[in-house]
Amino acid sequence: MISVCPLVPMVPESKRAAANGGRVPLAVRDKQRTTSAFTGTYDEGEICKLLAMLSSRMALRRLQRIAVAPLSFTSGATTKVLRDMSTLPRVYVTRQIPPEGLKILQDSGQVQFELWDSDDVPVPRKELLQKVKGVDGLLCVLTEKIDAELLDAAGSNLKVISTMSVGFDHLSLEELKKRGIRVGYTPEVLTDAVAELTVALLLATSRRLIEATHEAKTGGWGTWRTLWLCGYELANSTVGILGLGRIGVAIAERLAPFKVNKFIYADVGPRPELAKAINAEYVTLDELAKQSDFLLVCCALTPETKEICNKNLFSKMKNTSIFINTSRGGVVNQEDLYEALSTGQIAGAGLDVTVPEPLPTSHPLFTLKNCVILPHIASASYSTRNAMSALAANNLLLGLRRQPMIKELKLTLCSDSAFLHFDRTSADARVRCGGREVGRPLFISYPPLSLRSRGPARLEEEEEAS
Ligand SMILES: O=C(O)[C@H](O)CO
Repeated sequence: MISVCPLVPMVPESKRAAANGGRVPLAVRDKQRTTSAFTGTYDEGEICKLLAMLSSRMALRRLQRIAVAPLSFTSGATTKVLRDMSTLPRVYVTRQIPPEGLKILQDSGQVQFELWDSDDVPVPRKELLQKVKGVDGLLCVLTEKIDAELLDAAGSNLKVISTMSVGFDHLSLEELKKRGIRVGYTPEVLTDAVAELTVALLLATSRRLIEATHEAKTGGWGTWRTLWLCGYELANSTVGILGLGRIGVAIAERLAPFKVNKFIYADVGPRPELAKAINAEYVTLDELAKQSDFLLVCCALTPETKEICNKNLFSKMKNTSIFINTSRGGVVNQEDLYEALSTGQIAGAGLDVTVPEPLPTSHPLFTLKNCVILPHIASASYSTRNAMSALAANNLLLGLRRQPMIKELKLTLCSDSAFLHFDRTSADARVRCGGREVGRPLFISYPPLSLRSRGPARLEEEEEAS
């Protein structure tokens, strides 16, 4: 339910509003948990922007589950504004993030922050290690490795890390958990953008659009020819998804109108709730390779999924198949992919992600006509990047207030040292540790292959509970 009208009575004390310069305290609450999920003070324009940001299809779905309610500032946000800046928590922002997030930080009156003021070059590691000394919070992007060295350099004040990404393979989760540092990330807001780009990349690869424009521009376009630049079509095809999560579902929803015959998926276990939405069949990884005309990689990069797409997988694929990766480059063994593409083992590949990034222009994959390479732009739409930046900023502020973040990685360290991480939005499975249910595995946009476990922890499939 979207409750907009209560915004007016939500100016509860004119004095407080006046002290806030006409700004209105606003909280979006998770109805079930009755915890604040989104808090801050906003003026009319910002509320409009906030609502606009939230009006994407995915966000609307989320909003159906949350309510807007007055915020009670137990910690006194208005007084924070008046407080001497130097007493505010210190935050380092590792990139010039899109304006919505920066504005949220600036206007919060809750933090003092320093920014690496460039989007073109990442902050040099040496500078980063210097800048994080003594900070309370860190807002980073996926180019920064957050490991023991960095956490040591930051010191014990550091309590919150917020990454402007859904991927978290740049974070040493074990180190973070050990140190009790909370982690925010940005799933969901990028689902539509990533799904759109994946479809675009798939079509560009399968219908050879890059080759075609090159031929047209460089004089290769002779007479109309019967088999020249022919590719493979989606109609009547089987589309396979490796790692079925929100993004996989969103891609399948977009591909279905192209008259795909069948969707199949492989994962650590069946995900009936998600699969139902797209009528997808659960298969083994081998079957996924064998049956897919289009194989889409949507799983997170974890130790378990590292180079899961290798010689073994490619050798089982049809030589008419198209391989698409918009998750992380590390999921693919690039030498094996090169081999599969150059020998005609598979027909083509579309990659939005590589190892390393940027991929050197001299890399052999760039020599192949049947390989389309994009510079990691799946989530790169203005609205999505702004939404990611806003979510990352809000996660950070909420974390620093010791409140639940809007999107937080739940890190759990079992007493028997099994290490697992969770997200409350996961659906079809539970994780048990030493016979005790300790939560659900982390299913984000690139799910549940992201489950990591050691020792006795294990994944148990169960019916969706709620
Ligand atoms: O992890 C992420 O958020 C994406 O890869 C950025 O597009």
